[in-house]
Amino acid sequence: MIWNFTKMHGAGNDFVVLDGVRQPIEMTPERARALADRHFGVGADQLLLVENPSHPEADFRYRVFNADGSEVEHCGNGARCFVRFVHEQGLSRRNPLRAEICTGLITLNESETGEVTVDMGQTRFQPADVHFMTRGLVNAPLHHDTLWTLPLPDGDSVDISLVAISNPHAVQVVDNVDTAPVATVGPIIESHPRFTQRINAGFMQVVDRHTIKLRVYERGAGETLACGTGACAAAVAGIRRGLLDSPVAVHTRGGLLTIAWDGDSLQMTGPATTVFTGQIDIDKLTQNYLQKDAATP
Ligand SMILES: N[C@H](CCC[C@H](N)C(=O)O)C(=O)O
Repeated sequence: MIWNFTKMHGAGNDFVVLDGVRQPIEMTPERARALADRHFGVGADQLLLVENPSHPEADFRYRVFNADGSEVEHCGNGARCFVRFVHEQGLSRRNPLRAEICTGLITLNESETGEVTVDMGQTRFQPADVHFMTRGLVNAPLHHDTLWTLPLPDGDSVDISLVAISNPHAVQVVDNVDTAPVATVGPIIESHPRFTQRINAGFMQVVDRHTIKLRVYERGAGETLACGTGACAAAVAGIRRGLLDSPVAVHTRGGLLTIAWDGDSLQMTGPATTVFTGQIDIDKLTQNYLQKDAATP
């Protein structure tokens, strides 16, 4: 079966975007992994699938799949690309647009400058909201924040803020993002046994009360050049810890995201870029990809 696709990125976090409204798209973990593979497929951090909604007030349903094939709750950079895709493809001219995600509706607005602002929906802070097992843990002594001391396998530990932007985030403050142990501690946190659905691991450097630098080791994708929900989680965690004031400029390796949070409404603003369009025989691609595994000794 031939699928039309569009390659896009939001601040360097890259996506394969599929129109499931005008073409029959049945996504599976194997197909997602094959499309996302940077050698055997198109290559992407995530796949975005646009479908007709089931929610009566939504314009479209918006589904997100990580490069490892897992379907997840939300993708901030992807949401900006989603609204650009819908407008560019002529699926709708409505602006702002309402998208249905697993936890409800989000509103997306594309400005004349091409930047997109997304109302990111609900933000929660309890361990259950990020599927975190707390039995036997000692909460860190920081007030008005769900800051937990997470023991690491090497006997060390790290203080993390837990934030759910529909998807789960564990955010820590570091002195310098460029020397932070993202490649080593990131995967340990991502797949830590106390996070029963894994988690996105954020490393935030506070520059001033309105500016941070951020790197994120993403669940199901590894370190990305930017993470939209991660930028939201870091800004919100910093504001709740009394380190930051809204709005927060979040400098990622792929570009600048701006986060505004008043304790209720959470708004993210940033770029969305279309790189190229293409067609792919999804069955042939997936078969070749799976044979790759068989060929690997
Ligand atoms: N890896 C994330 C999904 C993509 C989020 C990120 N790309 C963003 O822009 O928010 C998760 O498993 O929850």
